[in-house]
Amino acid sequence: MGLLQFLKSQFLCHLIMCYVFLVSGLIVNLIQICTLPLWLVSKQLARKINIRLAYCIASQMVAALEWWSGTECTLYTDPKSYPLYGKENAVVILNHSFEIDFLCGWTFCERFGVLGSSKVLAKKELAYVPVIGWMWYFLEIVFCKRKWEEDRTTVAQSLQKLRDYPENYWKFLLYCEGTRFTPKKHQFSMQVAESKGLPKLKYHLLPRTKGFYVTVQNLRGTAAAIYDSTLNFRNNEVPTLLGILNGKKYHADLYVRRIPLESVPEDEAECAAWLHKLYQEKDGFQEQYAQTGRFPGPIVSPPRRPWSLINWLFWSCVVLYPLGLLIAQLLSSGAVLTIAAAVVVCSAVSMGMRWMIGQTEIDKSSNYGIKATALNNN
Ligand SMILES: CC/C=C\C/C=C\C/C=C\C/C=C\C/C=C\C/C=C\CCC(=O)SCCNC(=O)CCNC(=O)[C@H](O)C(C)(C)COP(=O)(O)OP(=O)(O)OC[C@H]1O[C@@H](n2cnc3c(N)ncnc32)[C@H](O)[C@@H]1OP(=O)(O)O
Ligand SMILES: CCCCCCCC/C=C\CCCCCCCC(=O)OC[C@@H](O)COP(=O)(O)O
Repeated sequence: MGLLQFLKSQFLCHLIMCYVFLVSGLIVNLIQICTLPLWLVSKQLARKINIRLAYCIASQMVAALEWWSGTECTLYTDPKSYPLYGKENAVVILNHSFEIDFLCGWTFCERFGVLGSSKVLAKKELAYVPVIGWMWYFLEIVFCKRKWEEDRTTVAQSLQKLRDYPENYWKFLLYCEGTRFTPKKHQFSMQVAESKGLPKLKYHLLPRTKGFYVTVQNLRGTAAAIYDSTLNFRNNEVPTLLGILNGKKYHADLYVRRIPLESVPEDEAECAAWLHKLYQEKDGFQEQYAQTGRFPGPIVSPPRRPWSLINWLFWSCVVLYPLGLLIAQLLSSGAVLTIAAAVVVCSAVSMGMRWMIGQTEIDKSSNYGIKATALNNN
């Protein structure tokens, strides 16, 4: 192990990174609150400012992936579609099997210059996660309770609000599986597939079709295409956020197919059947990946950009300098009680950060999709 790799695995380094992320994130959250009056005066300006502010937070995690862990992200796609990425609005469909799949999605958004404005249909619980969840509130992220009776109106309303979004280069991410893949959830969802007479999937959960239908209906005329994206990692790697913090390098492969939105049927039942067929195709791509170690089509990879690293260094300087002064002052004062209080605060912060990282861990995943009611729905 080299010196750099040794440093990357040290808890103190992780603590410093988490401190920079948390404190800069809270500063950004505070500035976002200050933009509230601006929404009344100029909604579009407030949105543009919030896109830049969101970039300050999200790109730190992207920098950790790209520059700290050195993870490589390879894109398999049609070279004719490639020039359109980042230049049009799109609904992205992604498999939900990895703890850092959202981060790989962000990395591609960063490389196509749409990180700050990217959107997702997220479970409501994430809205309460400090920094990221609070930032999403100002980005008009669409939240769902995964209770259709409530979501059918709220999700449609939130999507309608996005129709006049000023930066027309955003991507709307939809994890149609609705929850992360686990063997148990897979078993349940394949029972549902069987009861509906649908072919079984090997690598995906059965997609939920209602959110997709509502999204497509509400974004017709605004989003130009569906980006059907299938993600996997080389050598059966199981990537984690803690692995990234430890400087572990992964290799992500993403296969993206651009499908014009007009080709998605308008009728709800036909739209649902279209999505089920799409997931059967996605399953085929994963099978090919398992057999050959690659997705179909040529590789057209966008390079990483320096901005995420520059942003990270900027915020590190802003928040580490006062911390350095504070520590020096504390130590020179020799006040045992104050030092003890500082240690308690540090421990609380590191426990809080561990809880936030826990949100990404699959073994802490929700019970959605394995409840007894799942089958009773049919
Ligand atoms: C070039 C570059 C390209 C790409 C770059 C890639 C990506 C980057 C893009 C953007 C990045 C942006 C941001 C990313 C950042 C962070 C993201 C982080 C995380 C957030 C993710 C989440 O929170 S995922 C969870 C929330 N999302 C969803 O759930 C979406 C999918 N769900 C739905 O659509 C649902 O329909 C719903 C939520 C709208 C409503 O759910 P509900 O459960 O109430 O109703 P359903 O209709 O779905 O359920 C009943 C029907 O389902 C059947 N059923 C029952 N049990 C099961 C089961 N176990 N499995 C499957 N199906 C089941 C049941 O029979 C009912 O069937 P019907 O026939 O009646 O429909
Ligand atoms: C710069 C270094 C920064 C290091 C510290 C980073 C700390 C970041 C902490 C938290 C980030 C929270 C991001 C939350 C995104 C989680 C996305 C996710 O995967 O949600 C799961 C959801 O889809 C389905 O949930 P279930 O499977 O049903 O349960």
